[in-house]
Amino acid sequence: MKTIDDLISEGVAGKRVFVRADLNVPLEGTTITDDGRIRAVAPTVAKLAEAGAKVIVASHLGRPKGAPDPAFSLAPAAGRLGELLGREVAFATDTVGESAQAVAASLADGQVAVLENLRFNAGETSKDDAERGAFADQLAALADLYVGDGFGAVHRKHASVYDLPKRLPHAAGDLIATEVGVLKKLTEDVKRPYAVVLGGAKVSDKLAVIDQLLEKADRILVGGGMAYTFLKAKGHEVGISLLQEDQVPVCLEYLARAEKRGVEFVLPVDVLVSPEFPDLKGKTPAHPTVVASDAIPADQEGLDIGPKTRELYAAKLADAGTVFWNGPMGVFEHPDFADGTKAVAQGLLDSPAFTVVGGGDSAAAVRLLGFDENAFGHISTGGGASLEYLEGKTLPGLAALED
Ligand SMILES: Nc1ncnc2c1ncn2[C@@H]1O[C@H](COP(=O)(O)OP(=O)(O)O)[C@@H](O)[C@H]1O
Ligand SMILES: O=C(OP(=O)(O)O)[C@H](O)COP(=O)(O)O
Repeated sequence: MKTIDDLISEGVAGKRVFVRADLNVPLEGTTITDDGRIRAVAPTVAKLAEAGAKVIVASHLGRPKGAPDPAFSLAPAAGRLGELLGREVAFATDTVGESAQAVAASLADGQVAVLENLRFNAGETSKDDAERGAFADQLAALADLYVGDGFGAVHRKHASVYDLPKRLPHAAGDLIATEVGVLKKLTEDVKRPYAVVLGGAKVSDKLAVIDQLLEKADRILVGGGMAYTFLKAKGHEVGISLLQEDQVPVCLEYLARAEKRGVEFVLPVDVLVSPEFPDLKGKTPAHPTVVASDAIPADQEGLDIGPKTRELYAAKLADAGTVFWNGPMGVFEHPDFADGTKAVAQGLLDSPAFTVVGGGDSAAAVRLLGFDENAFGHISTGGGASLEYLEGKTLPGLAALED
């Protein structure tokens, strides 16, 4: 893979460089609650700007439905990037329209602009090659060179990640280079027992990853929204908890395969439940109840792992050689459901294992819950991306940079 240093030595001054970043940060309204992903890519942007490039930064945020939606605007992220760089950052109020074209045309050497959310355009995530390609053509018209540095999105076959680098001379940014360097080590030289902790809310994406992890890990601990499809597969009632009903047979097959292969597959023994999803804005107390994981009432939602599970998971991490963790154990954004995530973070710190935490929300959780991010082996900006990398899959966004 070509690096940005290669690109800079070939000359970027006066050139418009499109940087595909992952600025998908957690927001409360327009307030960024954790700016880790912006901090992670800022050095790449600064390096290019200092070399005289006209830098056009683009990203997705959340999962809008292919049309503009102010709740998913990148304007707050653009503002924060400007603060971190200590320079003015222009903002285009669209992605490939009049505003983007005007901003791209008016940039002076060394200036930086951020485009509006790529996913406001249906072409970005389309499964249709022609529709994605047409959007990539419009993006390509804005720039001369492409730098891929949105590690959190390299597992997506999206226009800005996969199709655009095929249309412009390209290189990998410093964040992608660092992330791949650490994760590569984890695939080549893994100290055992190798424990993987999975949680979070992107259940269908992450269930698929278990297929390969069953061949690689010694222990798989499941919490967060993921756990309930497994509990259902074991024949338990899960009330109104997050459930991927169509994946129940897949979970059953995973449980059977884990047993056959001698992989320890650990599920919550107790959970915190509440009759409704908590108020994440006002943080009104939710007064959760602890119930055994085989006794979730029909009208309740599982929102965190319970105290016995916290102890169990900490014990399973205590003698691990390597731990990869993606996905919070509960709705950590509310203090009543943060203890499971805290216990796993503490379990990682207390373990002698090499620890990697991956994922936008997992990394944010570690910082927001007051842990020192430097105490972990590596905090990755990508959850799904690192999981798929560890699976040994070809990631579209990396393959496109290698071409
Ligand atoms: N039991 C649960 N029910 C619903 N949502 C959950 C549950 N446990 C965790 N979550 C939510 O999962 C989200 C993070 O999931 P995900 O995006 O998959 O993680 P990451 O960004 O680290 O890859 C958090 O916002 C958290 O509130
Ligand atoms: O947050 C992200 O992934 P992650 O939750 O797996 O870390 C990335 O920004 C990718 O977002 P997506 O899962 O909506 O494609």
